[in-house]
Amino acid sequence: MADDELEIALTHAAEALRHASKVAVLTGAGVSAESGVPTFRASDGLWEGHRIEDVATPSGFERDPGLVWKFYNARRANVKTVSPNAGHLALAAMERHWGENFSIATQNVDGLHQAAGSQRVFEIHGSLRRTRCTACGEIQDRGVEPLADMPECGPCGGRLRPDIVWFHEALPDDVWWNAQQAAGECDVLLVVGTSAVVYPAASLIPIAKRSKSPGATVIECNLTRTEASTMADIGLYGPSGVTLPKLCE
Ligand SMILES: CC(C)NC(=O)[C@H](Cc1c[nH]c2ccccc12)NC(=O)[C@H](CCCC/N=C(/NCCC(=O)O)S[C@H]1O[C@H](COP(=O)(O)OP(=O)(O)OC[C@H]2O[C@@H](n3cnc4c(N)ncnc43)[C@H](O)[C@@H]2O)[C@@H](O)[C@H]1O)NC(=O)OCc1ccccc1
Ligand SMILES: [Zn+2]
Repeated sequence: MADDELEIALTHAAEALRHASKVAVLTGAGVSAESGVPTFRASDGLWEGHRIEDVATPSGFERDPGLVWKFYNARRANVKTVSPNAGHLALAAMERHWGENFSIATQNVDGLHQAAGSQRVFEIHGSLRRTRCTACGEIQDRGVEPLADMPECGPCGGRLRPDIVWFHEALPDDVWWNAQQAAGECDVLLVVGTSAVVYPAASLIPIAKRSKSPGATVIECNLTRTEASTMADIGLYGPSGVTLPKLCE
């Protein structure tokens, strides 16, 4: 996006935010790209030659739990080496400004929003940091310390899985309910670093547009146009680590 175009779009975005009493955010892998976390698109949907669908589905885990744990242990090892970027920090600063009336629904499982200081974060696809026992259901926060190839549950010895929402699995009810509520009540929805192709996460955008009248102002922050662009009122096209801090100036 040409600089002058971006300046004009930033002015409109700042104006919309100045009049907003409630702000909601939807983030995807792109907000963590500048921290060194690979996006799904960049990997062409592949991980070490495996279709993401194969290593991020219940059937994939049934078929080959070792492979799935190799996939998630590799991502845990990556997240151990990264830190929040200026985009995460800008969103945390915005939360300090709007307080309770600001929240982030993230599709990311890297925990970088919380590491940047954001409090109201709805992890709608779970977290790399937690495990869940397939037998007793025990959920534990394990940080990003390396785990065994096939970790087992301490209390019951059952097989552990990442506490992550895989394809064909429902999102956690309470977290998803909060995310929909925030999108339905916001005056501005920031859509940051997502290709907006995965559902029901992407449905937060039409929810924000249609829940109130007038609907929320949707601001898309991305390197490129996406499936969400037709619903966006303002497009800030550039790295979110550059555009988001400009919204805080
Ligand atoms: C692929 C898609 C078509 N399929 C789905 O959506 C499916 C099926 C489906 C359901 N409803 C539908 C409706 C229509 C079509 C399909 C469906 N959805 C499901 O299966 C969902 C579950 C979906 C969740 C799956 N889990 C993930 N993640 C956790 C795992 C893990 O992470 O390992 S999804 C995963 O992929 C998605 C990747 O998208 P993005 O994050 O946007 O990343 P991507 O790489 O694609 O794009 C990055 C963007 O950033 C931009 N960018 C890059 N760098 C920067 C930069 N520097 N700055 C700014 N932007 C940047 C790029 O330009 C790009 O636009 C994220 O959601 C991510 O979480 N579950 C379910 O429907 O269950 C049913 C059900 C219901 C009730 C009861 C029982 C069952
Ligand atoms: Zn257990």
